[in-house]
Amino acid sequence: MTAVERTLKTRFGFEKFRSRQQEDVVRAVIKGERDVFVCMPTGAGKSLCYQLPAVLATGITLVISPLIALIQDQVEHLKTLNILASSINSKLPLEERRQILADLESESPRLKLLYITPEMVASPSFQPCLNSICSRGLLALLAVDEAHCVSQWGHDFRPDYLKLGELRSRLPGVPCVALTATAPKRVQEDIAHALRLKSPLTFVLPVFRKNLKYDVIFRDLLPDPYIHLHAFAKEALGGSTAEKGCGIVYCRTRESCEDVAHRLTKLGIMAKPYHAGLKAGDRTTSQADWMEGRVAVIVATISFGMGVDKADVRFVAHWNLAKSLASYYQESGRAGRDGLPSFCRMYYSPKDRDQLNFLIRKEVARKQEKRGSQKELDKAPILDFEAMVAFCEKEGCRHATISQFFGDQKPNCDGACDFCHNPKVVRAQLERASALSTRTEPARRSEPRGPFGFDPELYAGGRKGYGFERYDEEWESHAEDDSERRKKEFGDMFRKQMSLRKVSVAVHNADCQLKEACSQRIPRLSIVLAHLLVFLFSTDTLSQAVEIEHEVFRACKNATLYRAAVLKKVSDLKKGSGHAEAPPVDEDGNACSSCVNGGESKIAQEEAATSSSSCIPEEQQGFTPASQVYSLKRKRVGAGFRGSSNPFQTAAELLKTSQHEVLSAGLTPQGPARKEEEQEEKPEAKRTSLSVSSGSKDHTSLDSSSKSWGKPLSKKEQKRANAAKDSYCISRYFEKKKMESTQRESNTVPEPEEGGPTLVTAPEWKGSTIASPTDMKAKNTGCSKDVESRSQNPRLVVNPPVDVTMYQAVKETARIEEAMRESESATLLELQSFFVSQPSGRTAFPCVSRPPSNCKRRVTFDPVVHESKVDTENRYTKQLLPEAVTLKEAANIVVRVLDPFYKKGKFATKDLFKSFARFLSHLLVEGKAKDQAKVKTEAKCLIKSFFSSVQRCESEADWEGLRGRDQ
Ligand SMILES: Nc1ncnc2c1ncn2[C@@H]1O[C@H](COP(=O)(O)OP(=O)(O)OP(=O)(O)O)[C@@H](O)[C@H]1O
Ligand SMILES: [Zn+2]
Repeated sequence: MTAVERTLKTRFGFEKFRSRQQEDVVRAVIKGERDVFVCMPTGAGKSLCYQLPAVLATGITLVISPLIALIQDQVEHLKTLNILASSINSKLPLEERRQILADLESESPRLKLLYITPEMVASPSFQPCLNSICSRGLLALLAVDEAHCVSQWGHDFRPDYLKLGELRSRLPGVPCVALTATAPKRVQEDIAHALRLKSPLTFVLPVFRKNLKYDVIFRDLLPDPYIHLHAFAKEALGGSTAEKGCGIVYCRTRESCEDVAHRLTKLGIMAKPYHAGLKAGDRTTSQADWMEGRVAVIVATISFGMGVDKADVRFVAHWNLAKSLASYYQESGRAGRDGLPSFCRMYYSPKDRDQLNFLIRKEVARKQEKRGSQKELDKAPILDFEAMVAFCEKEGCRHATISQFFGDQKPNCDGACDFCHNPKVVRAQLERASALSTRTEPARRSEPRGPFGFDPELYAGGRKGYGFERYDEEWESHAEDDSERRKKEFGDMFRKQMSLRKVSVAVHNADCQLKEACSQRIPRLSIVLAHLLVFLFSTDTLSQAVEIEHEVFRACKNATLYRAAVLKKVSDLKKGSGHAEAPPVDEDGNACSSCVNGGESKIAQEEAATSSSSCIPEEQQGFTPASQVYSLKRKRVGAGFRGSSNPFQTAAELLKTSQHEVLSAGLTPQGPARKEEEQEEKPEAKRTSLSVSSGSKDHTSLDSSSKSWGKPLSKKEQKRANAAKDSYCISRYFEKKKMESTQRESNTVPEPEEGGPTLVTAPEWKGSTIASPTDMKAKNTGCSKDVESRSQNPRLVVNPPVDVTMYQAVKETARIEEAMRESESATLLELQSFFVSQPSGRTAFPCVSRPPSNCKRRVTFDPVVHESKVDTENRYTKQLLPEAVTLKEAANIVVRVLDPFYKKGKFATKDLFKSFARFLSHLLVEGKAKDQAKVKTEAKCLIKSFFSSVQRCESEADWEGLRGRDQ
């Protein structure tokens, strides 16, 4: 018995080599005369090809592997075999790291295999260790696992793999073995080139695995897909009587993992979910239960399976489409590693296809943007995905499709796929699916050839490309945590935009009559309400109005309270007097500048944000108006974008939608002409309009009109409509007050004719709501005179009666404030778009409506309002007072925010993580009382800034710098 055979048996426990090729590779590597390239199918036993030589070699074998999870599994496995293997990675506890480095520094290290990621190889911290090993001639072999990651044509391209070329040039005498399961010619060439393999010995085995039975089921054709899956799993596992082996179901999202696992269990097959959203403990339990046979089926995202080496996986079902054929080959290849018959099923749905198609193209575009537009577009992921689609939608042998994709000869399937088993069944299914897609997607019919839009021409070049990262945790995070990234992007962008809009003293207009107009204590947006308040008073009482406003301003600590108090103030005025006053308007119906002027400086800040007002300091120009800011809220792919490739909606577009909804209710922004048009076009709209003018409630009319357009609104649309409606209602509340006052004061006001044509004032959505500072100034003089003259000539503008209570208005304010606190929520932008900007990008607050230019009003002042006191203790503000967080609550928040960092290995030990969390919690509750939202924001901010300077937290000293920080 040779040393190789002995080692195979005694150290690895195998009686013989799995195949002739495996033995050949092992011997070639041991010889070490030439570099070796290995391309063998999944489960062929590639690991042994470098592990066995490593055990026999004098010195250390450095193994490059793409993922820490994969490395950990390998190291664990080798440890159980009593083979000294370790890894240096960011997740390694500090003590263990020290021990490994000490061993490597010793004269004759005991370590046989050292696993590292390509990133670690290139990291400066690893260089001294690497240099030390190399200079002492201790490096026996370099093994590059998953070598296709080096190729841009590989489906798992990892740029850091390219750094291995440089590593190789530093190791001239050290042989290299590169291994992969998926490398057609082009990828093979890339590997040889990038890893500087010198005339390597090449071992390439066909990808065909005859024990795997492939089939594709169109999910949408099934009456109950879960029952179908259950029946499949049951059969694959050997039926109810003799259950054997286990299975994997791959899903694309965490939710579907949970859902499918639950359904299967309910139907009688124990199944557990496994995904990144589970607590580490739950995930480990799921995996252990499955590995040890306590649970038959694991329902997982693609992160599961890396390094999972279970021989008796009897089936792998894909509940959702894989992102590439190469990925699919590898994922499905986890079945039947023991060589026994096993099943690989794809539950295909064109919906999945469209979603994935969208995501992949977005990802390609993102990467392309990073790389620079001059570089050739990386089509590989798209082509690889299209190959996956072709696999599902094309008639033909599934094994042949896979083999051809990898550049192999057509294999002898011999009935190991649904098509070869019974082509008629496959054809019939395609026809039914085609008919279904024709019925449900008429818009698609014209473009695609073949069923479901599959164009066979597209896949001619499919063999070149491989798509996306298979193992990459990044992919997992793209697929599952994309929303997180988007949230972050949105948060950054939002903060940037908001800070650009912050007003410096330079913006302050000397004409502003509001006291402390430049104060930043209450965010700029709130000032709109001050404007409203002032707006309600006539010029005669401006000074009192300013006083009242200032009192409110001083009494309120934050925007929420301020808004509520202002609204309450108006409410009190209403109660006290029964009337509020309409603002004076000039000849053109513009609000009198004297009145508006009170808010001018603060309002100018609004203007600065949304118009090219001359008083905007240069450094404040160049921000994006909210109307043009893209809503980064992730849209449901394919939903609402028919015929449009742009997945984003600007706030302006968003507003347009809402506007449309308002329009659909007959509340025409453009006034009567437009309204009549609408009425002619839509009888329903006419009804609605009449009902509005005859006094029906706004809510009802809006809702009913939405429905009357035939298409029921989606939840989201409904939400937007409500937001628009609410804003609109507040506006109309004030309009109503003004009108009532006008009616009361002047008996010349005619009643609107019942059911007859009614002149309706509606918020001016597109026009300027607030005059530019220059305009205002120009109109400032002679305002009272205008008022006087207008009162002689009151041309009535009738507002439809509105039933909106102040309480609703305050509630709405609170709701908006709540949304604002959740600044990461994209909903905020939508709300923001209502409150900051209009489609035209002009300053606006939809509540502040301005009558059309042809209207004139009589303005009066009710003295009762003087007697109203500012009541900061009112019931609304009381309700809105934030409660200070307790230490325990703060700790909960901190742990939630910090946990992802811990999971990413940003703490050397769990204890460090805990004490940092403790430290932060104390820090955050110190000083003045804060509510939960504030604590969360501060926690995020602190943690972010901490990790921007600390790569990995190694000791308590790392956060010493945070101690004196002012919170
Ligand atoms: N000579 C052998 N005899 C029996 N079993 C073997 C032999 N060599 C390897 N195996 C087993 O085959 C299984 C697959 O091996 P390995 O994980 O190395 O496959 P692989 O080719 O790396 O697959 P993948 O590409 O999917 O990672 C393992 O369970 C391993 O223990
Ligand atoms: Zn076949």
